[in-house]
Amino acid sequence: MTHSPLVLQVQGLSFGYPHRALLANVHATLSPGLTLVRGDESCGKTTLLRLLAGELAPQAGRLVLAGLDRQTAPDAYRAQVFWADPRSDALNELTARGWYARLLQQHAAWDAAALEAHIAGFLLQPHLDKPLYALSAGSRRKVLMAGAFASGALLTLIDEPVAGLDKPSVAYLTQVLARLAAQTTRIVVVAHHEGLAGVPWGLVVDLPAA
Ligand SMILES: Nc1ncnc2c1ncn2[C@@H]1O[C@H](COP(=O)(O)OP(=O)(O)OP(=O)(O)O)[C@@H](O)[C@H]1O
Repeated sequence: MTHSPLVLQVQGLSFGYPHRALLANVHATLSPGLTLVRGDESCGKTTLLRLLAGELAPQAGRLVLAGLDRQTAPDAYRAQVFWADPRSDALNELTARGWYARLLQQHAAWDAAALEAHIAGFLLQPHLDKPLYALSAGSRRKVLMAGAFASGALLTLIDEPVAGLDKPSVAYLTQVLARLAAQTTRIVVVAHHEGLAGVPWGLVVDLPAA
C-alpha cells in the first residue's frame, strides 16, 4: 500500500488506434468519490477506462495513482485497480463464484460482507454457479459490478453500468453509487453517455464527440 494522497493524476494523455485518433491531451485530477466519464457513442469512453486500468499504453502522457506511476511501476499501479471489461470474453468459462474467489486473491481490500450484500441487492444468488457465458447481458453486468464494488480497489472502473439492467437493479446501483460518492478511500470511475438520476458525481470528464 502506498502512503501518497489518494488521487489519480491524468496528465496530457493521448491515444489513438491505427487510423483512429481518439484521445488528445486529456488532463484530469480524480479524487476519492465518483467520477463520470461522459460522451457520445464511440467517443472513446471504454478506451479511456482501459488506459486508466493500465491495460492499454498511452502514446503520450502520464498516469499517477496514489504516487504510483503507471509507466515506471506498472505492476504496483495495476494491483490497485479493478477493471473487468464487460465486452471481453475472457471470463466466459468462469462462474461468478469462481471469479469472486480469484478476485479475493488479487485485491488486498476485498470485502466479503460487501460482496454478500451486492449479491443480495442485485438478486444474483441463482446465477452464482453458472458460467458467465450462460448469463444474460444484464446479469453478467451485475456479476461484474458486485465484484467491482467488493474489490475495495483504490481505483475502480465501471463501464456502461446500466446496460441491460432491470429497474430494481438500476435502483440498487444508484444507492450503491450514492454511498460510494461520500467515501474517502476509493476513486470510482463510471463511463456512461449521461449522468444517472440520483447519483452525485464529484467530477464529470466530458469527452468530445468522435
Ligand atoms: N481495439 C480497437 N482497435 C481499433 N479500433 C478500436 C478498438 N477498440 C475501439 N476502437 C474504436 O475506437 C472508437 C472508440 O471506441 P470506445 O469503445 O472506446 O468508445 P465508447 O465511447 O466506449 O463507445 P460506446 O459508447 O459505443 O461504448 C470506436 O470507433 C471503436 O470502433
